[in-house]
Amino acid sequence: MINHFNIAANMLGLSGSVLATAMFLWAIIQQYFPHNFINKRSKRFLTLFYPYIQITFNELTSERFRRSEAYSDIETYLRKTTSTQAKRLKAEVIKNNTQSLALSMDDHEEVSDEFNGVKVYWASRKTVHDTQSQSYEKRYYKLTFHNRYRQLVLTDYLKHVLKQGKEIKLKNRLRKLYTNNGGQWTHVVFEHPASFQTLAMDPVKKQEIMDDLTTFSNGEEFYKRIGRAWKRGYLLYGPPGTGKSTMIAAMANFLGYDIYDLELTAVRDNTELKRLLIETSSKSIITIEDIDCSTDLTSQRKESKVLEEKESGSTKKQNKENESKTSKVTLSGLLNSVDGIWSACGGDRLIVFTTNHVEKLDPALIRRGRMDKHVELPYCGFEAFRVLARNYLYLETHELFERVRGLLEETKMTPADVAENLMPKTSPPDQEECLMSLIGALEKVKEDATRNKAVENKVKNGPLNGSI
Ligand SMILES: Nc1ncnc2c1ncn2[C@@H]1O[C@H](COP(=O)(O)OP(=O)(O)OP(=O)(O)O)[C@@H](O)[C@H]1O
Ligand SMILES: [Mg+2]
Repeated sequence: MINHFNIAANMLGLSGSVLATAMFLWAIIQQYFPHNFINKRSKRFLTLFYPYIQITFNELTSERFRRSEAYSDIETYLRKTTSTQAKRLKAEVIKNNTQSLALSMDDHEEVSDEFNGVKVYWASRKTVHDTQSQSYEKRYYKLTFHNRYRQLVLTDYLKHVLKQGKEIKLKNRLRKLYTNNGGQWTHVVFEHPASFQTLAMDPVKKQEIMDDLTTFSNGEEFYKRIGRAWKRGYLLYGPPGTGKSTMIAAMANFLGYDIYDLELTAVRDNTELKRLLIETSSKSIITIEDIDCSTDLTSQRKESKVLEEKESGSTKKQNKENESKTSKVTLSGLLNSVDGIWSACGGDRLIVFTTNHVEKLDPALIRRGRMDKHVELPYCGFEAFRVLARNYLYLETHELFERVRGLLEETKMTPADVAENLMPKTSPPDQEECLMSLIGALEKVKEDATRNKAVENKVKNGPLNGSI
């Protein structure tokens, strides 16, 4: 419990009893001297004997029904201190992605905090108010600090508390995955387990992306200073099954952002697109997947369609292209809308496009400034394989690794296929069996590729040979 009387006595270098005597004398002076004389000096006297300032933060706003945001920011900020200092705590389960327990100060508890070497005190208080019709409780936090630090506390410290509280709340909140449906956003809870740690790709490239994301998310001041909107565009490209969608989920988990998965084929026209984008909230990733088949955005659209049929036979992507015929979104509409969120919305937003055919996208769509960072997700290389081996088989190294390395260099297999072949069939995993299964699959891919090449050459040379 903070004893202000003792604090004041200590500050003045007096014992409690000396201070008590002084206060008694002051009470006598108050009795016998004229009122205005006392008023003038009482302030000085009080500051001398009790040099503390107090600020109250009520739980409810003046409308009495709404919870004050500052109160809840302070509550969140104080959780860490509370859990180590307070003797009586209140616990509640917060439904965030980890379902953790949130601890806060119980009524009439007190804790201290330190900022730039200055000590301040926080107390949680409750009063009960009775009116004719009802009785209600009023809760508030009381901040106490020395008058000497008034400037520091009122500006820097309080700013720090509210900012930190907000940031912690954002990190812990239940995150959402939004999809557009009939011109509206609908959401479900976003619970994808992907992380950068489990993402199979070259570690140097991975670290570079993580650093870029961290710089971006901490860059509010920087973006303000250089006069740019706090936004960043990512283009992820590579063959199907190389981890583009997985990387978006990992980015959202890494930054603690929501995801807006924008299905362009379900957007009626450019106006609807613009509205949907403007409705997105800050701290979010807006994704447009398979941008090359989403809508009529490429001049070589027809060629792309034929190629798609030939290469992957992916019916999902085919359907997407067919559906896009009903959408009237145009390339210029998309460019305008992307530029619109760049300028019309405050707060940080990432926009991520994914494609299997980067060469077919209009350069205007992916130019730097719209898509600032282009990331290629290639077929599985040895470093990506090592991440998968670690995740799936708890293996750092193995004598079969060299064989795998050689085969990966000669073949094209996606991380999705490598992962599938490494999937343990027993528990605990038989590491050698899994590696042999992968080697078998890689050898088969290599054989198929050689055979296909031979057939291709035959077809290419066939008519010529025949004519000779
Ligand atoms: N780089 C990777 N690291 C870890 N897992 C991966 C990786 N790439 C693919 N996978 C696994 O393969 C599955 C498919 O990956 P994902 O959906 O991310 O591919 P994609 O590149 O988005 O494919 P598409 O172009 O068809 O959309 C995922 O469930 C994931 O588990
Ligand atoms: Mg994908």
